[in-house]
Amino acid sequence: MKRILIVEDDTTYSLMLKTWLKKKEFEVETAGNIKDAQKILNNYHIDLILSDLRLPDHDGISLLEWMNIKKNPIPLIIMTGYAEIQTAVQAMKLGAKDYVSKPINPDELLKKIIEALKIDIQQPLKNISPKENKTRVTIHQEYLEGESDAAKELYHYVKLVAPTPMSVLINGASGTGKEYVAHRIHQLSKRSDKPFIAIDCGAIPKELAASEFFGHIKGSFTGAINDKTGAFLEANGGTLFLDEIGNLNYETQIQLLRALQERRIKPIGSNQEIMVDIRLITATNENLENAISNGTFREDLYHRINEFTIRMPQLKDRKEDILHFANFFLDQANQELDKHIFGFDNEASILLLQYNWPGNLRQMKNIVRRATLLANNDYITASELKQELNNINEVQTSISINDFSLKNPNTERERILEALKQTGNNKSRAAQLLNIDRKTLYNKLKLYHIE
Ligand SMILES: Nc1ncnc2c1ncn2[C@@H]1O[C@H](COP(=O)(O)OP(=O)(O)OP(=O)(O)O)[C@@H](O)[C@H]1O
Repeated sequence: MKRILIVEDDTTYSLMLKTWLKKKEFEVETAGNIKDAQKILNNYHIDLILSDLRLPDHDGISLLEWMNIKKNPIPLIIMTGYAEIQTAVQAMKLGAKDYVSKPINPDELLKKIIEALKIDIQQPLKNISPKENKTRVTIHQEYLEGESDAAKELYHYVKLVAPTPMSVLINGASGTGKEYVAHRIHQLSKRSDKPFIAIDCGAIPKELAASEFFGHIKGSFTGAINDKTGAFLEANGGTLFLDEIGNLNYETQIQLLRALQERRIKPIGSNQEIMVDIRLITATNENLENAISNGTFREDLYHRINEFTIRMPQLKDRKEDILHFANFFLDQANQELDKHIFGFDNEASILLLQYNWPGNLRQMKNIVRRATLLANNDYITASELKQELNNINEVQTSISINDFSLKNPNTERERILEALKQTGNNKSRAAQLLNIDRKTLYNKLKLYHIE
């Protein structure tokens, strides 16, 4: 069992955190000041420290310095008020593993704890040097689900259908993550240890489609200079993902339907039929029912591929996920570009939340990547984003960015409602946007009778 030391002078808060961590099966020690923390560190084996920044005798940074001198580099996560983030950044330069801003979001904290402990197991932090430890935790997490209602519904369906043999049709606008979801279904299926083969039907020339799917024998047509294994055989035992299925020509649709019904294929130029066992997932951003009415898509194939439909939400309809995805893509860009940007400042966060993302996740990933490259300081600011969001008119500026904080009592209620709307009712983030702490926000919600 891992043992965590909480260094926090607010005893109620410390107790609350302790109870919560114990429920998560950690052993917990607590100290109300740096002196007591040092005593505990001298007497116990501690795996991780969660420390407040401001403490009665010294600050969390002095604990880091003390540990560095003692060459006892235990991972330390700073807990800090939003206004103190710059100091938290300084703490990270001195070797803090990460920081969380108060009010603490339990899911975020747990994730950071797990990451900090995992990193420590893999590579003990010996000879810690401030420079090496400058970035925040950058474990490469490939996949983010999100927390919005739309995301919850999406992954509810994904988890429901994944273990079944059903064919799934994923329907959604460009860049919403259809291929990612297809891959996720494969990962969660009984075929996860078998291949996942993705084919973009929109990119295959009409005359080569059959060969792409079923393969060919050398010399079977001009240009067939070698034997080719088709996608069906490559995916045998696993999952075949056909993207942009609506782009297949009619003839290939017939061949595809036959292969799916008979579960066998014949490579071009071969007489031999081969049994195949694939799970089919398809995706489209078209309305295939319209294509059926227009006579460009076969209805029988449609029913065969559409045993279960998943509809991808647009990014603008996943407000609570926007900042999560932005930070996720920032982590990826930091790794790729060897930058050390910590996050988005307040104005930039508001811009991200207000933009309507016509190109969905793909667009956000590209924009965050470029903004990461442009950023000169610790945070991406609105100015870097504005350079990238060239169709900035799409930002619905119902409230101008500078007006967000609660300066004017006459408009406070309106601002709070807007902040809650922008953050999908996430109170911690709304409080951050309004530049107040969560407790103050709760008081104001009561005051203005906001449910
Ligand atoms: N859940 C996710 N977690 C992390 N990154 C994601 C996720 N979903 C999508 N992405 C990122 O967004 C980009 C677009 O995703 P994807 O290619 O799956 O979209 P798509 O809907 O298939 O797009 P298109 O219709 O244009 O083919 C990917 O490059 C991927 O990096």
